[in-house]
Amino acid sequence: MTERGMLIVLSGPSGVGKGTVRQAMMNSGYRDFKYSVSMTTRKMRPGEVDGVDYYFRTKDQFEQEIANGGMLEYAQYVDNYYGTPLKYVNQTLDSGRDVLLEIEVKGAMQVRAKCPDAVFIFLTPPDIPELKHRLVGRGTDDETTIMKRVRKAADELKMMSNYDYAVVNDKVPLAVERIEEIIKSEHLRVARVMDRYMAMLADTGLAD
Ligand SMILES: Nc1ncnc2c1ncn2[C@@H]1O[C@H](COP(=O)(O)OP(=O)(O)OP(=O)(O)O)[C@@H](O)[C@H]1O
Ligand SMILES: Nc1nc2c(ncn2[C@@H]2O[C@H](COP(=O)(O)O)[C@@H](O)[C@H]2O)c(=O)[nH]1
Repeated sequence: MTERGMLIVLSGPSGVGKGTVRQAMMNSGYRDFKYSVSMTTRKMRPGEVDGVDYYFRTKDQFEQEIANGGMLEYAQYVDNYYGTPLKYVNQTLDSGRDVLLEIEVKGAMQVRAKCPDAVFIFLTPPDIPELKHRLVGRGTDDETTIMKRVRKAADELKMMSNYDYAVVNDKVPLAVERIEEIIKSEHLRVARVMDRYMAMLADTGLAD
């Protein structure tokens, strides 16, 4: 039987660098996970590709997906819906591969309730001015949207204690190293629990 993959939730305020760190992990040779492409109702930014960056959908289509039970989690974030399609996550975990979600905090807490075995990592900026600097530097949002995102970040940072790990994204390669260590050590922990469980079954004569 294939061992189920691990669900990894990477969360943190908009602009902290989740996408940048995930891309660096994929480029660093640590490709041992599949990225779950989210669904959103927000407008496509220049350079974004439907099905790669997001599944871009209308509000009606998104709400239909919710009604069909097709979302693992979803949230409204600064005037738009964002959510994780359930089918891809389940199929990929069942195939034995780890899956990484890159989502905001309300959605992460829904995953926490549904999938307590997932690993929850909060990526935090060195400070709020640096977060704003990154959002401005990214050049994807107007001033009003940036301010909405920064204000939201102040609340999101308070949720950090609900996560298993907090990682500061000061320098991308350091953040990548820290996250890879977390994932590796979580795999070792699960393997140790499984070993103990199998030994216990063997003792009772129930293992085949
Ligand atoms: N450690 C870092 N130091 C300096 N700049 C960074 C760092 N990490 C990311 N950035 C920059 O910050 C900006 C925001 O990064 P990114 O888009 O990856 O954030 P995000 O958390 O994925 O945002 P969102 O949640 O809105 O998708 C980008 O311009 C990126 O190049
Ligand atoms: N709850 C979810 N949040 C998500 C998902 N995909 C992305 N996000 C978060 O939304 C904000 C804004 O993203 P942006 O692309 O407009 O900058 C950011 O915090 C993302 O992490 C999702 O599937 N579910």
